[in-house]
This record gives sequence, C-alpha cells and structure tokens, in this order.
Amino acid sequence: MARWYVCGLALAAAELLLIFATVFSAKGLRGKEFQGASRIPSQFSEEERVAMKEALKGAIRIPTVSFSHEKSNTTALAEFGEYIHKVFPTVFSTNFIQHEVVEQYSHLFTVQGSDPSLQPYMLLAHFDVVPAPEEGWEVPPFSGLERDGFIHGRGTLDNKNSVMAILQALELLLIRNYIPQRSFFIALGHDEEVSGTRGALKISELLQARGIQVAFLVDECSFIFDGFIPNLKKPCAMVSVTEKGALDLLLQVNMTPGHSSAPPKETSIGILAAAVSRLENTPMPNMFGSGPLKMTLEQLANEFPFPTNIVLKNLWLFRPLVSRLMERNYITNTLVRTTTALTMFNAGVKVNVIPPVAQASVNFRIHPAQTVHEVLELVKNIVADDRVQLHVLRAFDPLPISPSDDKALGYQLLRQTIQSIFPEVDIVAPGICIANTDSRHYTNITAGIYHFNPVYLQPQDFSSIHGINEKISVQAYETQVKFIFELIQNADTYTGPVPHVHEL
Ligand SMILES: CCCCCCCC/C=C\CCCCCCCC(=O)NCC(=O)O
Ligand SMILES: [Zn+2]
Ligand SMILES: [Zn+2]
Repeated sequence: MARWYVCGLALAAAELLLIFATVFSAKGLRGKEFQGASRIPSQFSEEERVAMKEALKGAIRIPTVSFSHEKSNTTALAEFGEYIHKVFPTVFSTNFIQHEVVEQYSHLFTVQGSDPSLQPYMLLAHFDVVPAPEEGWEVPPFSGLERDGFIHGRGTLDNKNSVMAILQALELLLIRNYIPQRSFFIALGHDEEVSGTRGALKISELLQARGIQVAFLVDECSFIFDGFIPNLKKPCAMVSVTEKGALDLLLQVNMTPGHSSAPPKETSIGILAAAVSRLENTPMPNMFGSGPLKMTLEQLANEFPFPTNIVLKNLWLFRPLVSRLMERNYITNTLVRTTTALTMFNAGVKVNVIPPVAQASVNFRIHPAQTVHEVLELVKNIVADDRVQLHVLRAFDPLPISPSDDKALGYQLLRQTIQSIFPEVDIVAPGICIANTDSRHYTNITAGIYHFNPVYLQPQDFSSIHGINEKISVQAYETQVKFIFELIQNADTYTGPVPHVHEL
C-alpha cells in the first residue's frame, strides 16, 4: 500500500501494466479451451456444502470487532486475513487474480477477465463487526454454532456472510476451471462499522490512482424483504439504488458549576435535555414523493390487494394518505424522512454538584432528497437556543440515485440473477439503503452503486443486525453462494433485459 503512495501515479500505472502483462502471458488456467466455455451449473457436492458452511462458522469465530475509530481488534483482523488464505487456496494461487492487502487489514482482489473490452465491475463486503456483549444471546456471539439449521453469531448477516460467499463462489468457480471474461474487483473492508476511511476509502483511492472506472458495484444493505409492509403478502427483492446520508452532531451546553443545595433556575442538563427532547419530538419533514420511494411503490402496486393497489397506482391523488401511513411504522418511516436518533448523553460527576458541561450526540440519517446543509438549518431552528452549541462530528450527503432502467447493467444483472435463483420472488424493485456502507467511498469510480444481499430478511432478523441473536440459515447461506456463482457468470454473458414472467 505504502509503495503506491511513495512511488506516485506514474509508477503505479506502470506497475499495473506489468502485472496485467504477466497475467495475460501466463500459462495454465488461461488455456484457450476455457475461453467462452459453457455455463457451469450452480450445483455443489455434499462435501462442498459442508465445507462452505464450516468456512462461514470459522469466520464468525474470529472476533473482528470495530469498537471505535481508535479501537479495533487488530489481532483478529490479521487472523481473518490468514484464515481466508487457508480456506480459499485456489483464489490466492490463481495466476489471473492479484491480491493486495490495503492499510494492513483490508483486501483487494483484481480478477483479470479474458475480454478487456468488457468494463469491470466490483463486489464489496466488510468483515469487521460491531461489538456483541453476550447478554441476551441464545448462543455465544462468536461461537459460530450451528443449531436448528442456523449458523449463529455476530456477522452472519452483517456482513461476513457476503465476504465468505463472494470468496466461496469464486473458489468453486475456479475449481471448475471457470475463467471470467469480464474483469472484476473484490474489495473487503476491515473498518466499515467505523466509517471505512482506512479500508474502503484507501482502496478507492488506489483504484482511482490506477485510473479504474467500474460499470457498477454491489454492496450490502438490502435484502429480499418479507413481512415489512402490511398487506404486501409476498416477499419483495429490493435492490437499493441510493444510500442515505448522515450527520453526527454533538450538542453541548456549558453553565457555571456550583453547589446542588442552591441550584440555578436552569442547569446544563436541563437546557440540553429540553433541546434534545425538541429534536425527538419534531421529526424532520416527510419527504414522500421525492427520491426513489414513489417509483418503488408504483412498481409494487400490483402486488397489493384491492383497494391498496388502486391507491398506490394513483399517488397523484393519494399521496398525503400514503405518506401518513408510511410514517406510522418505524421501519417504513425511515424511507420517508431524515431520521433523528438520540444516541449518547453525558453530564455530571457527582450527585451534589451542578455540572458545568452537558453533552449529547445525535445521529441523523439523511433522506436522499435532503442535504447535510438543509438538515443542519432545520436542527438550528428546532433547537432555537443559543446556549446549545452544535458541533458537527461527521457529515456526508446521501448518495446519488443509480440508474435502474433497462440499460442499467448492474441493476439488470441483479434482477436477472434474482429471477433465476429466487423464481418464487415476483417483485424486484429499486429501494433506499437506510444505513451507511463502504459504497459511499466509491462514488468517484462508478455511477452504478447497488445494494443487495441475496438473503430473505424478516423484521425480527432486522432487529438482530447490531442487536442480539444474529443468525443465518445454512440453506440461506448456500443460496447466497449460489447467487454469486451465477452473478459472476451472468456478468460474462449478459445480453439484455429478460422480461419477467409476470410481464409476459
Ligand atoms: C418492501 C420493503 C420495505 C423495506 C424497508 C427497509 C427496511 C430496512 C431493513 C434492513 C436494512 C438493513 C441494513 C443493514 C446494513 C447495515 C450497514 C451498517 O450497519 N452500516 C453502519 C451504519 O449504518 O451505522
Ligand atoms: Zn454492514
Ligand atoms: Zn453494521
């Protein structure tokens, strides 16, 4: 990594040319007989199926926790690097795959395809996890135990499942002598849970220095949603085409300290509490109608029974009604507005001391139709108290909306692969990623950023992400591997949109 920065852009480009030249001249797997080889079925032997679930369990057992920007389990992060070497030997020994470690722990794989005329794409995932104190877990969070057909543990949905499934699918394809035609990158971040500024950002800078632009990328943060919208009986595969922005604010009030026996009329705690209470009780404006949600609901309309289908098909008339219904539920509410979450509150040192300082942290997730600047202005108006200082800790705007039309390669490839792997899923619709991911660091190298995990998600599973009892069924994980196995092949053979069976 350091070498790239020291040597500068020119040397980097020269080195890359050398690597590619070596790759192109290499003998072995890149034999002519495999060029344009026919499709490899996504069928795995019993032995392979056991190996893939054991590999995921092993990954869960490595406690790669990101505690804060300053603190992570670096021993575990390093161990994870050794672990993937061990369980995916073919990925690491194939001559047309270049592996680089970035910023000590993140991993970048360059899979050089046989057809340089095809624009590359990129698969993203992260292997750091949020902390998991054992309280409340049915099985210890870093045990990777299998129980009742589920693999349990922190990271089984967010996001070691994707890390392992991507490498596993590639390993299985390589074992079957598959040679990709379209080049692709695999970027595995080690600090996504604390902003990705060491992993994803540096990988992105590295690729930018090499002049690389990808057709699209696929990252975490959306699923096949099941049971999230009342009346929508069928599951819906949502490929998110944008990601919310974020604003972390520190609110601080300073007052004169003193003896609690003679308190002033207002204290730092009281002033701050009133300010954060105003923020909580004054939701940001409902933005329904701006951003991709209207398009999503219009596409879902036919899947609802009467009269909801009519209502959703006529949003020009029923917009106020639908927007009110959306904000009633705490999950669908996230789709219509910038959310306000009070997450930290600190003040006081002793029960008989009036504290000089009170601090609170508020985390806003910014709706795609708003900006950091607009949210800040709204916050100032709501707080409306000069004694409350506002300090921006971190802020970034929502991501631009990626295309989802017939010509959008990434969206259409995902749609095609969803239709083949999940034939029972009738709906594929564009959506919004309500959280934040490593993707935002890649906006300079692609206009096609898509979020999709090929896994069914029910509301209780959503609560397990960053919560307790996170788990994935063995069958769901196998299907995820199968999905990526197919996606990589589809990226090589895609010729255009396939009409969905219900559109015929
Ligand atoms: C018809 C379907 C409506 C669906 C409603 C959307 C519900 C959203 C559900 C799940 C999203 C899960 C997001 C998980 C990604 C986590 C990424 C993360 O943790 N990043 C860090 C951060 O944001 O702080
Ligand atoms: Zn994640
Ligand atoms: Zn997360």
